[in-house]
Amino acid sequence: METKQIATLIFDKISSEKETLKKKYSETKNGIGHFYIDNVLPEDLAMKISSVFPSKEEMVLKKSLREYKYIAAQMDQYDSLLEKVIYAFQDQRIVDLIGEICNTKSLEPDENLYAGGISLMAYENFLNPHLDNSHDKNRDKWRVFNLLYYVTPDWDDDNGGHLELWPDGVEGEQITIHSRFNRLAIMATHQGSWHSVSPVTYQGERCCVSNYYFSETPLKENDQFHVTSFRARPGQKAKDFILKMDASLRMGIRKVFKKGIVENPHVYKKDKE
Ligand SMILES: O=C(O)CCC(=O)C(=O)O
Ligand SMILES: [Fe+2]
Repeated sequence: METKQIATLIFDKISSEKETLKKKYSETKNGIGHFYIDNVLPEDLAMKISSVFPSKEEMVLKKSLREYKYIAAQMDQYDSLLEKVIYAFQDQRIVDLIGEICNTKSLEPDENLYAGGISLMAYENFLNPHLDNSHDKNRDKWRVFNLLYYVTPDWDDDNGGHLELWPDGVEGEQITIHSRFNRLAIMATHQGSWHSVSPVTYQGERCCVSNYYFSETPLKENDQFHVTSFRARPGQKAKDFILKMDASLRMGIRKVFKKGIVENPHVYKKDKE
């Protein structure tokens, strides 16, 4: 199946729930606007996507106090179905539809997969509460939406590895979006969109296809440039102290060197010379 056909399936599914999703987004948008759609693709196609996911050994390990997970963006190294699915979510019809649901104009997908692509989280992997980098690779557009499509069959609610939103910060109440099979979660990203993935407590692999949408304008009036900033989970005081220092140091560097001092390797390089 080709990218366009996959996109048509996704588009039709989201369209069929448009009115409900608009309502969900507007009810949540004062905190972290979000909604999710189940059974996004026909089950056999979603199963196929899961079956062609690379093993964690073929992906890039990210392991620090901030996170412990596997990612990949260099999509020509993997089964071509994965690349097609990623880019299906970038189809203009879908981008416009999400814009309509969220009442946000001029959304743009990210062809370079800056921080997008695929991810895999295995036993004991985690992603601590964080704010995503506010901008794109060249720091000229604002990151405004995350699209996270989960494809592990039978991923049980008891397995951990769920998306968590913290609209009142990590000291506040948390909203859990379970990363169930064939579910697409969409969340707004802005100055207050703290989110995390709970530790995986099961000997299995939680697989996700991710896309980020950008815009010329930020979602919230008071949004300011920020680097990806991490916190610890509630109760982990020492770790929290280190992560706060880490974010402010990196933010300090970015005030002097606009694009950072090392290039973020997490992009899809299409012209390999
Ligand atoms: O995997 C997820 O559900 C969230 C991923 C995420 O927040 C990120 O990669 O920045
Ligand atoms: Fe994130």
